[in-house]
Amino acid sequence: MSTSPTIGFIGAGNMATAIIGGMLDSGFRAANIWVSAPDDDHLQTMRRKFGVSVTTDNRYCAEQSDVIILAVKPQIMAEVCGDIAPMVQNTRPLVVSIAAGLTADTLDNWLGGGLPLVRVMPNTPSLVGRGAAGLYANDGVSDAQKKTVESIFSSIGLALWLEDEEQIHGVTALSGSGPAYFFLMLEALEGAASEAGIDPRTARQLAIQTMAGAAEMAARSEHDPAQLKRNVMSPGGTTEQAIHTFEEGGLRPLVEKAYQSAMKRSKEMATEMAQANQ
Ligand SMILES: NC(=O)C1=CN([C@@H]2O[C@H](COP(=O)(O)OP(=O)(O)OC[C@H]3O[C@@H](n4cnc5c(N)ncnc54)[C@H](OP(=O)(O)O)[C@@H]3O)[C@@H](O)[C@H]2O)C=CC1
Ligand SMILES: O=C(O)[C@@H]1CCC=N1
Repeated sequence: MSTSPTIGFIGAGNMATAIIGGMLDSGFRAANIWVSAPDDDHLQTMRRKFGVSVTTDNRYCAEQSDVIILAVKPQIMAEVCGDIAPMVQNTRPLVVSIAAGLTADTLDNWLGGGLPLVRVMPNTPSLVGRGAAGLYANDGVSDAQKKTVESIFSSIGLALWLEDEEQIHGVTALSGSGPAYFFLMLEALEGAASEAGIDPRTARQLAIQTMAGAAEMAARSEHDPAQLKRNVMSPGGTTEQAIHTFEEGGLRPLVEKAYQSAMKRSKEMATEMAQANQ
């Protein structure tokens, strides 16, 4: 593989856009990026926005690429892999899948077998360089290839290797789906503040800044989140009342339940996909 590998994205949706946007901001060259998807209008918008090369032909995209990033929905992955399998068996690129719930073995099988394959579970804040990704490599991936994948995903945020592929389910439920949990919290806080008479734009700005500030503080502090929380809770004050309301309302078990349900769905998807496309 050359020092600047050509990276081909198959799929041009939310996640591909987030990763490409983040990569370009961090210095990757648009000239080294190909994107394929069925809708040419959408691709042309991406070409204009990012300067990347585009095609509606997945095989052509695969043929150009040293690294192929599979960024389509899990439900159509078998069809996409079947289509590019003859090509990749010939060119033998490094394959990276960001799909939820599709094991490395299943993907490798659909691609004809014996390929170096990395599974990554990224998230949409990659778009602003603040992504969080868990990475797992199968046995066919060389150290140099691992470095290549790491360089892509660490350019758009935190990229941590996992020893065991099973852990991807837990990472999916944590950081893969996680941005949506925090967006839900933002929606709820903004709604509550607006109801109380604060201008909705002001409420949104204050809620976002508070979430970003709390996250930054937690990242920099030597204290754990429980201590940071206590530091805000003046005895007999307002925060104590709100935290008490959250605890009494069962927020912790609810978070646990939501986390478990996302993880369960990830495992179900792995089984369903493997069985449906044998
Ligand atoms: N969204 C997220 O937060 C995360 C998603 N993921 C994973 O990323 C993957 C993509 O998700 P996301 O970006 O949200 O999905 P999107 O629906 O936004 O994007 C899917 C893309 O695939 C394209 N596509 C559809 N059919 C084909 C085909 N036959 N060949 C090539 N491209 C095709 C679509 O094109 P068109 O629009 O023209 O139909 C679209 O550009 C999924 O596997 C998901 O599990 C992982 C982590 C986080
Ligand atoms: O909801 C999903 O299935 C994907 C995977 C993680 C985030 N979005």
